[in-house]
Amino acid sequence: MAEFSLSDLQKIVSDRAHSGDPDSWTAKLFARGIDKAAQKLGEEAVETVIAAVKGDKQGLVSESADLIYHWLVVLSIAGVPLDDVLKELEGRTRRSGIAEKASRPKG
Ligand SMILES: N=c1c2ncn([C@@H]3O[C@H](COP(=O)(O)OP(=O)(O)OP(=O)(O)O)[C@@H](O)[C@H]3O)c2ncn1[C@@H]1O[C@H](COP(=O)(O)O)[C@@H](O)[C@H]1O
Repeated sequence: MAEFSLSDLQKIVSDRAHSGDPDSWTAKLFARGIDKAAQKLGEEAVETVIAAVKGDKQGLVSESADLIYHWLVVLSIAGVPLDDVLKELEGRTRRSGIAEKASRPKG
């Protein structure tokens, strides 16, 4: 299991966004705004789909990483906390009862 979470990456995105570092891609995306960041997110989504349908597992790993990073940038520029998305997913899981079923002892 990787010792790196979406929250870790989200913190890095927040820090780098306003770093003023001319080499920071994150800072560049923030400076260019939501349209450019959303465009990049769309491109990475398409590249992820292409890797998936080609059966390119290593490409799928790499494109998924690009996709998730750009998704977090878009959330951050839009002012939507990652936690809101996680809570939405948590709520859906609760409503479906899947979490309870998975934790119930079998037999
Ligand atoms: N995970 C990523 C990440 N994934 C992809 N990218 C960048 O996303 C960019 C997109 O690449 P593309 O080839 O699609 O785009 P491009 O041709 O460079 O740009 P355009 O011509 O489309 O404008 C590249 O510059 C990648 O380096 C990322 N940049 C940063 N991170 C994370 O953010 C952290 C901070 O990065 P900086 O902000 O650059 O310091 C890093 O340590 C990483 O953890």
